[in-house]
Amino acid sequence: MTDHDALLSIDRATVLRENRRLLDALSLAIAPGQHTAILGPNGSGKSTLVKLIERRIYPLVHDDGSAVVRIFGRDRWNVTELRSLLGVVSSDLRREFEASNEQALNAVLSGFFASMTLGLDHIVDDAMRRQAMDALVRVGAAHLAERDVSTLSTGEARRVLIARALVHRPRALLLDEPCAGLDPGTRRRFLDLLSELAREGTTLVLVTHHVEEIVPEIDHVVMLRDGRLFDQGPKERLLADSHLSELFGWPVEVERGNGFYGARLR
Ligand SMILES: Nc1ncnc2c1ncn2[C@@H]1O[C@H](COP(=O)(O)OP(=O)(O)OP(=O)(O)O)[C@@H](O)[C@H]1O
Repeated sequence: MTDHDALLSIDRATVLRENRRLLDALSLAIAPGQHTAILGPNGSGKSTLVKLIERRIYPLVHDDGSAVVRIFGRDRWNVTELRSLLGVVSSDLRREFEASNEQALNAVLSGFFASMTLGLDHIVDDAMRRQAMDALVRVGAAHLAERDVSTLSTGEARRVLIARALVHRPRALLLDEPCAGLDPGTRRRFLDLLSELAREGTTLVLVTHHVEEIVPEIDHVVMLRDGRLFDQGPKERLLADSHLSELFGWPVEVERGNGFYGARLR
């Protein structure tokens, strides 16, 4: 795979804040269709990586002017076009969304305009409305269309937020800790939804610190620690006791069952 074929390729990304390296020469590549989990302990740089991809923050430039972040082979994008290829649900977005007073259907429609609410200058046509309803149906949230987002439970709001990311029918989804705040049953239903999306052809890139959230369809794991690439490869090799213990700095025992993994502290 070359940088030009990759869904996402990052070449030696360094992000500095207050003289600290939040990301330190981080390189990684994910192929289209390669469902991937990005795993790392608290503070390892996962959200920084998502912000870098979303262009909320910028890396140091390379002396030779070469691109640091490429998405589907390109480093320059118009935002609408990019969102039709890569739907992003970041932690910043999750927080903004859960505080919004917008009606759920409008919140999904706002995804067309990269805003959180529908404004007077946002022209919505019938095709967009159909796509937004389709996205709500897709995540099992059609019955919530008329509700205010602020009145939804965390699990319901999370489904509507995924519908918002899906409204452009993206080829890939980048999800940063999508299960945060969900109870075990809601989390499992949500993970089943991610599995279905993966099987239907949406490439999943799931950022998490919980191995329990790595759905069976995800085979590839990227491990981050201290803003650097710790390792990457097939999950059978990476999700092993010694490897995970070293990554998290604590002895853990890995369990497997029904295609899922679990990590128990020793
Ligand atoms: N604006 C900033 N200024 C200084 N340090 C920052 C800034 N943003 C993040 N950091 C630091 O960068 C490191 C990586 O943060 P990041 O949020 O990317 O980690 P994470 O892997 O997503 O962690 P978590 O799992 O806890 O969400 C942390 O030590 C954090 O304190």
